[in-house]
Amino acid sequence: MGPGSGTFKAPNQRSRSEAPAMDIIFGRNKKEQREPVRATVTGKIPSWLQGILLRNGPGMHTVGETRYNHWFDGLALLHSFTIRDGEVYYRSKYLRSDTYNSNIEANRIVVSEFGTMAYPDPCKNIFSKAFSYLSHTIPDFTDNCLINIMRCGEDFFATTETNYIRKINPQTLETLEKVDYRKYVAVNLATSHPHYDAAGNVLNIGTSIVDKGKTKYVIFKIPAMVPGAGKKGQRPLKYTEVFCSITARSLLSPSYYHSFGITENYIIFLEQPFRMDILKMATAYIRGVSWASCLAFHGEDKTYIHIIDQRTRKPVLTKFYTDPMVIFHHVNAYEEDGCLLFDVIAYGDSSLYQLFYLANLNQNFENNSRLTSVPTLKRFAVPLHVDKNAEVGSNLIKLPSTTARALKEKDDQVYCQPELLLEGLELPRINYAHNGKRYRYVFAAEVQWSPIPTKIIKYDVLTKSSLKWGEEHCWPAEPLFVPTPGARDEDDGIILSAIVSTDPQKLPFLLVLDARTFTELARASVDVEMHLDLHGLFISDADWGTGKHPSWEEQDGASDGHVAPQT
Ligand SMILES: CC1=C(/C=C/C(C)=C/C=C/C(C)=C/C=O)C(C)(C)CCC1
Ligand SMILES: [Fe+2]
Repeated sequence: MGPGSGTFKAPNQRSRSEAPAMDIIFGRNKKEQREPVRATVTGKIPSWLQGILLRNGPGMHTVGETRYNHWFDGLALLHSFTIRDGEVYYRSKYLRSDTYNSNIEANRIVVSEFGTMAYPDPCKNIFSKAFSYLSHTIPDFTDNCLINIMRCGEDFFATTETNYIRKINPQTLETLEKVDYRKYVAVNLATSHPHYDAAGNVLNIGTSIVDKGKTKYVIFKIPAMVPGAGKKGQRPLKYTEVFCSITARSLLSPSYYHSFGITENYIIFLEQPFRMDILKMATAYIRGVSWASCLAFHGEDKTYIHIIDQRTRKPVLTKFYTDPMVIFHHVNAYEEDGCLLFDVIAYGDSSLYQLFYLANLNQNFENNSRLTSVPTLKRFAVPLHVDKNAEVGSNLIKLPSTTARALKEKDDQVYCQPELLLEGLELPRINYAHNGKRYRYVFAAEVQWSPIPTKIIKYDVLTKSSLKWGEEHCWPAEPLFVPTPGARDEDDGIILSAIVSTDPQKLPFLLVLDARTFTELARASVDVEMHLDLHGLFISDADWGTGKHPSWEEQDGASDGHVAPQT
């Protein structure tokens, strides 16, 4: 492999007790737990909580002698906690993506990821490299779907941000077919954070790069139900429709984005000055640099706020903008008295991606991982009807509930100035029944000087107060809210979070909190190597009646008596 290969030699793996905390969390390859193993439950899991918590995240960071550069490159490791009658069963399985299979077969990294450019053929000289380049000008992206899980009708998919998703069996964690979004909608990239409406229809956004001379952001809808559902080959994806598209401001440098916002009648898309350079991407392979190096934050530019009216499927004509910022996660959005309010976790630069380079996470972590801009919960307010006669410089937001402002400028432009709600939080979740509607609570991971969460937090956007859960040497994952059946209050439910421990005396566990009080109801400890995951979902048995859909045929059972009940 040439020097420009972008992969390093893997160091020898140390044992758990000797390894520094950050190496346990980030550096080490995690072992699969293919057979379901019963957890030791302390406390009491509410009897109504029955279903599968299914989550995704990077688990393998080295293959043979080669190692990935960035934590977001790691091979996808799915894990699940099956909760039945107060018991918890854990299992984990690497996603058998084409990427995983090719890497394992070659015993080295052969597929490029976000922060690592890899070469399928060991390039010996400049001629073979140039030849190899010519056949890779339009790169085929990875199907290492490590970020999230998406539900489409009765199907579940592991997702990343490329054009590929992988169908999975949510019960066995088995990897099923590879789906190329491009077969159904012209997108080269798509988010791993789709939205769902009350009927379960999926709404997502992707980028179509230089297609017929245009680069567009494409909002598309995948129906939950399709005609003749259940018949072989009748998949919802076949019925994907383009909902609306927005032409990118720049043909060759579209914005990078990780999620979007939605209200009952509108969609919010932020075209941020964190952009991908398509020409750099087209030459990345021969230059031996990663995709990540083709992304740059342009602090001198604006962030454009696009509002799409779902009824007309057209963008609102007023040009709303705000200061340059980087957003990964939208929290929620809603309409109030002719205004649209949306809450996001905002950064002042793109340093977050920089911090997740494994080299920064391994040694001298405290110094290397200081965030140069703190993730901040910000509320924006956008006026839905701009009075043409309003004075230039006047604030168009008259809501008593927020200090966010929208200042009228000349040429029909409106400058939006957010209200700062809270600093130091990431991986936000809400009670999804309140998605797009007025809401009060944000459940998130608390991050202070470093991007690695040490606590989970419940933040009340109304009273601006918070409740927290944390324990020494415990690293919580994104907190997921599950409502109590028949709940009336927004916080009537529980919080689930998978906790990784770096205390050799403490096993990793699934934490169950009362969402109202943030007190611990139960924990389910498992003697496994658990990875710090990214995102996922809870599949409640109530959604399925029996808790098992007929198409999720069991392929593997446990042999040691610790068997997850087969419903
Ligand atoms: C492979 C690949 C990509 C992957 C991006 C990833 C994997 C991003 C992960 C982001 C996360 C986890 C953010 C958390 O807040 C790009 C840049 C889209 C485009 C080029 C090919
Ligand atoms: Fe995310």
